[in-house]
Amino acid sequence: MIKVENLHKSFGDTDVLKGISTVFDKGKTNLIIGQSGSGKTVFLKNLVGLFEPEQGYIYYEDRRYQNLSASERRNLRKEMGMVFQGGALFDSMNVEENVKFPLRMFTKLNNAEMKNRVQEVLERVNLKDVNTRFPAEISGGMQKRVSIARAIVNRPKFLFCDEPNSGLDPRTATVIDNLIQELTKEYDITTVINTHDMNSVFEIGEKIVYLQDGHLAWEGTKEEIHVSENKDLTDFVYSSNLFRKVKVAYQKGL
Ligand SMILES: Nc1ncnc2c1ncn2[C@@H]1O[C@H](COP(=O)(O)OP(=O)(O)OP(=O)(O)O)[C@@H](O)[C@H]1O
Repeated sequence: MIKVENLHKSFGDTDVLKGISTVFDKGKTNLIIGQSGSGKTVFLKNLVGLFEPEQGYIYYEDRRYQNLSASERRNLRKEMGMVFQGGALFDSMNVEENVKFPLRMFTKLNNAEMKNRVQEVLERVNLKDVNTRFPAEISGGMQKRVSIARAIVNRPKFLFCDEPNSGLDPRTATVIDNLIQELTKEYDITTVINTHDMNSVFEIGEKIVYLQDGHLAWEGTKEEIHVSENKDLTDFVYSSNLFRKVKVAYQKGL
């Protein structure tokens, strides 16, 4: 569980996050949505500890980040996995080396143990026989799977994904969404995903946080969006014809 209390973040005179409070539950896929510039990336960067807020608190289970010492923050960092936009794999390392990287950084496992762990997660994300291939030699969807394998190899308690679907065709995007949701349940992870993809919202949005100009303007489940009367949210979510039809179908009980 991650609890956020009255989070403020500014850059110079510009207030970007203006007092966000919410809770992201364990074992759930929590999505952050909102227009470009609403503060999603800045919010996610606060959650992973890349930015320090001016005001407010973030709790990871019972630990208040702002109270932690440098070594406690390092330990917390070991409990986090990240899937970056575009995958962010190391081009000069093959698939196995990419996935092994966090184990080398954060654990004292021996080589055989690391190899076993890497094999286990590669199989879990359905990647077979690609261990010695380099990122440039595999498809975008496979790169995303490698990135997910790397994010979970350390058995994280918290998983953060920045636009995990960007650049993927709709079918592959759905497979990746479902994979992230399955892993979230299987390992009981608190997962927070930053997304522009309305398919993801209706596919895996167990909790959706809608940001508007640095405020949390709405939160709820994918089902609750269909009956929400928040006009900004519904204008945003139903900006495409397809999703307007989805809403009508939902309201008719189809
Ligand atoms: N390091 C920074 N220094 C100054 N301003 C920043 C910095 N990072 C973000 N901002 C500003 O914060 C605001 C919110 O940016 P953010 O990247 O969080 O938006 P976003 O909702 O993720 O947008 P997008 O959907 O386009 O990625 C923007 O006005 C941006 O210019």
